[in-house]
Amino acid sequence: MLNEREVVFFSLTEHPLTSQLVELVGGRPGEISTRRFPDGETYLRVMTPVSGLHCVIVADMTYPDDKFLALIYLADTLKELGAASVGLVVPYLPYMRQDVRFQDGEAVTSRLFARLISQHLDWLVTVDPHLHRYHSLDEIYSIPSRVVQGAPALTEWLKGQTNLLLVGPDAESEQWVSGIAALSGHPFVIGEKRRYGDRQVEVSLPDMEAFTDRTAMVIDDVISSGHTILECVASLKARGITRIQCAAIHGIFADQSDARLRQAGLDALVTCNTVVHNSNRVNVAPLLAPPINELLAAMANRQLL
Ligand SMILES: O=P(O)(O)OC[C@H]1O[C@H](OP(=O)(O)OP(=O)(O)O)[C@H](O)[C@@H]1O
Repeated sequence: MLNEREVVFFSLTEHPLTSQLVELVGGRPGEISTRRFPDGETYLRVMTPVSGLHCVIVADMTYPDDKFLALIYLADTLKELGAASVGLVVPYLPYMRQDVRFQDGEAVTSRLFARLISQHLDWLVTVDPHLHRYHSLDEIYSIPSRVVQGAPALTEWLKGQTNLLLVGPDAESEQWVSGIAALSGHPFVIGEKRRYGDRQVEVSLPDMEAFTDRTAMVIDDVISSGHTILECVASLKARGITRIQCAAIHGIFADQSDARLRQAGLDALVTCNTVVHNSNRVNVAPLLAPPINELLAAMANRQLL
């Protein structure tokens, strides 16, 4: 571990993970001052001396287009002010879903976003990025990256529950659902999802007559518009399952979808604290600290070379 005085943590926007990481990794909080000029441009000032120090930016990058320039300004300013390295802890990594040119002429934004981040930061740590057609972040990020898995922590939370049926909405969710099933001993089913648009999906679930006395726990990596989970809830109800809960790694809840999920009859909604929300029950800070330490040590070694 680096000497405490050598690491400074900055929050791009307030995130409770920052103070926890300061404690767990060792270091001190840095201060920035930022605001918008009347014409919408960003003002940013680094208030903490950083010359020769290793900097870590903790950034909630949901709605990334609102924050991206400020992130780049902060990273570049820290380097101009003499920071030895600038890393990024991005608990929810955005722009991972457009991983292919589905139609001619589309921007493959996952790759473009990764290229831009890699040009301005030295390393990256995140939680369960939406790896569908990519197998690893190394395929698109040219900086060292580490991925933390939220599923084992979700499993800990689920362990106290009995008589559950785990439900994955689509083939991609099987990686999380089967892992949680193996650790918790609950049975699971996987559905088939067809996506017709940003807010249009269809989920068909297999027959589950044998499980109607159980509480269904729908598990997914991310809830955005909420339509995937809403479809699951409708499908489960149609199969006679009355107690339905949901656990996800990242809860973005665009379009106030959390309220619609509750109205639809979800009994409980649980997320990791990657995106701040009142459903946060699983703390990922202890999972993030070891890879951050590892990358900070690598940066310190690089300095010595
Ligand atoms: O809340 P929603 O707006 O429904 O979005 C969330 C869903 O979308 C993602 O998969 P996606 O359908 O993008 O499939 P992919 O695995 O093909 O990328 C994700 O895995 C969720 O299942």
